[in-house]
Amino acid sequence: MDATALWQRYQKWLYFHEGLGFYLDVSRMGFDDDFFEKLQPSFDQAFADMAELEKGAIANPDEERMVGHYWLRNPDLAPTPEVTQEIVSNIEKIEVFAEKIHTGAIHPPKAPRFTDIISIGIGGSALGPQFVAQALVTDYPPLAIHFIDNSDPAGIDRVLTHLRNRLSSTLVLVISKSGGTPEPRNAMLEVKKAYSGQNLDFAQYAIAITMPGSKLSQVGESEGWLAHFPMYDWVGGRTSEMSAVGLVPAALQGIDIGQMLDGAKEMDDATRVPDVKNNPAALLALAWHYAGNGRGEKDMVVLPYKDSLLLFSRYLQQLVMESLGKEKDLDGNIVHQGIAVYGNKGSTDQHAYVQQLRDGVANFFLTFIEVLEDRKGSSLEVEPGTTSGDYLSGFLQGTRKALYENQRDSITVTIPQVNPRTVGALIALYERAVGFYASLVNVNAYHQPGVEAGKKAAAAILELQKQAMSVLQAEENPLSLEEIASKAGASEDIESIYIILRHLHANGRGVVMEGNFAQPSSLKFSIG
Ligand SMILES: O=P(O)(O)OC[C@H]1O[C@H](O)[C@H](O)[C@@H](O)[C@@H]1O
Repeated sequence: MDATALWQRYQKWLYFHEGLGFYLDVSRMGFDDDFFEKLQPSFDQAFADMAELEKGAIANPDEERMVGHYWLRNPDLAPTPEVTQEIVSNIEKIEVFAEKIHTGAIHPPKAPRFTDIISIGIGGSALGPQFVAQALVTDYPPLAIHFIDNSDPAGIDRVLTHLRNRLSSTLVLVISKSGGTPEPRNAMLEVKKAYSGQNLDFAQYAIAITMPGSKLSQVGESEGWLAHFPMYDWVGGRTSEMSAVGLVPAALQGIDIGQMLDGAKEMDDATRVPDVKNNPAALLALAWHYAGNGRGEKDMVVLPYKDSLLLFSRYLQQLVMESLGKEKDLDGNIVHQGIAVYGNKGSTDQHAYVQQLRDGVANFFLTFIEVLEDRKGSSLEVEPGTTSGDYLSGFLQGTRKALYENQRDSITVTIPQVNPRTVGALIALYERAVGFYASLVNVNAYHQPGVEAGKKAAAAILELQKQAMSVLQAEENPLSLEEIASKAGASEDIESIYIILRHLHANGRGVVMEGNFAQPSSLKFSIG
């Protein structure tokens, strides 16, 4: 396409939202009008599905759940007045609580103010809060946040060591929708021990964010924790940033949650328009469908040219891949759907893997995220008439152009600045785009059956560890792996038993391992 035709195409497809100052450019995705026409009936269905979902239909059929994240920023949409009221009063409760923490009206037993937050949670109970903290926290927030999002003892130690002199003024958020996920449970117990180690009463620092009645909620209630904020059954973990999961940590850090909700609501309004060309989420879904033939054949590389948006691709990884990565479609056919997402930031990544994107295997499409405002205040001219921000902007355009010349497609999302409204809008945009795309390819975007398999297998391994240890404890003499497996009645699990015992040995857990380490079958194990 020559320059004039490309400029025409750019203008034909450019979407602009005045209220948000938001632009979307899909002109560098190679679809034509025929493709657009062909998908129109599927989009009509997607718009209809979305309207039903917003009205409270059971949009997650396997789990028999409503899907209500859109109500969080527009409570009047909720299907009953009770739900509307619950959403409104919980937002108020969060704002009042954050205010009391900031003023010191609620303070730790031995200090006038809380200074820090440890936020414990994983998946949807961590990625949104991490992204939002990185994007929006100011230089001197009222409370500094630290995340524990794993069951990694060394990772937990790192956070606790860093905070050892401020633990007495550190709030602990324990976030888990289900309240039964092992990683946050383990981290909570480890953190609790650190508090006891300093003679601090953990309950006076701990806040539970979970579904009422969950295991976590029961622990919090019985121990009399400082506060509880409910998570709703009808909000999925990966779309929970605008529920207490995201709003509590954001409000505590002094981030304007009202603005975040407003930005999301405004984007929701824009993405409710049943007209693909005038609906930015539908345009994204169209572009994704084109890029990967509706089969996820191309990966989505997300490159925000702004450091504060670094974690957006990681946030989107869960939103997109857990929602779309499905074995079966809604009719039960095996489809193995999904779209892989990765990326960090530009221009940094231009000095890492963009070489492959330009010249190597063409198995991706790019999403550039451009932020118009370089910084607050004026900029140094690093060369006459040129600032660092001009360079960043030039790098984005240059990469977009160089990729296009090599038939690598890209989308460009442009926002005026990174602020609570635009971040709320970005989250809402992608939530809706994922919902539309799921309708186009006929998958349930709101369940995650595959995750269960790994969880069950892990539970079985921990059970096997107990069996193997009781076999060893009952024996005087060293045993081979074969003997341990057979005595445990688990001969088929010999490899797992080996890995379990090697791990226990490496951690000084009382397991002696002797023999040729390069030949597991030669090893003898005993309790030392
Ligand atoms: O918030 P939780 O219930 O602890 O769940 C945390 C995460 O766990 C699971 O693995 C799910 O697949 C995720 O969707 C969820 O966000």
